Amino acid sequence: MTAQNIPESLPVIDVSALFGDDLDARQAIATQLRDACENRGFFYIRGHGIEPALIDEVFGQSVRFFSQQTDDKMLLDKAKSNCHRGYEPMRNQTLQAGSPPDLKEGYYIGVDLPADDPRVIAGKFNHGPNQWPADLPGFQETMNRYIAQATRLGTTLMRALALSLDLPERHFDSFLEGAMLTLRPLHYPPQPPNPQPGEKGCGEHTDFGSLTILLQDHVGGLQVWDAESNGWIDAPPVPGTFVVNIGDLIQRWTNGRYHSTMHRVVNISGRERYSVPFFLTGAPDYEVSCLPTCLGEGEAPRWPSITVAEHLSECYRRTYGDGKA
Ligand SMILES: O=C(O)CCC(=O)C(=O)O
Ligand SMILES: [Fe+2]
Repeated sequence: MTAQNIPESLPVIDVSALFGDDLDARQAIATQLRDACENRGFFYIRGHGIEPALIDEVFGQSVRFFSQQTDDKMLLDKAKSNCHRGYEPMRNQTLQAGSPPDLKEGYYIGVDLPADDPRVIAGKFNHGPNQWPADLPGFQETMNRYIAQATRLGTTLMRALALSLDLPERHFDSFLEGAMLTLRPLHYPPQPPNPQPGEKGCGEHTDFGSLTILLQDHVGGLQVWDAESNGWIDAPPVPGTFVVNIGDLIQRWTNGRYHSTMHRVVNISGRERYSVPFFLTGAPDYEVSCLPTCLGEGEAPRWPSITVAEHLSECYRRTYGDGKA
């Protein structure tokens, strides 16, 4: 795919200057981000600083992971984790209520905390150890290196978003301190020729956290809701870029000014599809309330305050039906 295939409403923003010393240049990018967030809440970024070789490694390891026998993957079954880590089998999640379960399998990685960490002992929501595969050399190291780089990128983007909202650049730093985050390699088999009605790789949904930084392979299938045309637009893969989208927490902070837009995956390519979303969820006890800079005169907050943990546990309950994690 070339840049020409990207719908105009999904801009490609070069974010390289966000890593530099020039505040004016950072502010100029923040302005582009503001436009994108007020529009569809979905955009592509280039100049993100994550090495292509590392991205190739992440995909390589991800393909190796999902190519294992089901029995081996089930040794890491997410159902055995009390902090939402490990392997989720095909059709485990239903992102779109009322539709068949998603035609995908996934693997959840979060901040790896040992059993004797005080937060784990205290039973803090979503805190605990990962379930790493035993027989995939390099898997853990690659994923951890990628998480470190994605976290740095996410932090940089959150600072730019603060600027875009006329807030001090480090306004969201306390939200990021001790943040929950998730790297979630996904595998979508080709959709069968006779799918059940409504069956998709990933049902229509909005993302739960603050920002999502999505790595997708060359296959395509991601679609974004376009309220203007009242239909779905393709967000095709573009080499060297990530798709970034706004999640529910930023929508709540901004009273809906920045959009957490519905999206889905439909893999009708006839091929296997792999993607690796990175979700920047936030510090569990952080209270997300409407930002004063986003409340116009006479306006009321559209959503009540909520902690990150309360919001995320409700999202898990809704889409996994277990209420456990
Ligand atoms: O696989 C993709 O391209 C998107 C996945 C997604 O939307 C999600 O996991 O929230
Ligand atoms: Fe999503």
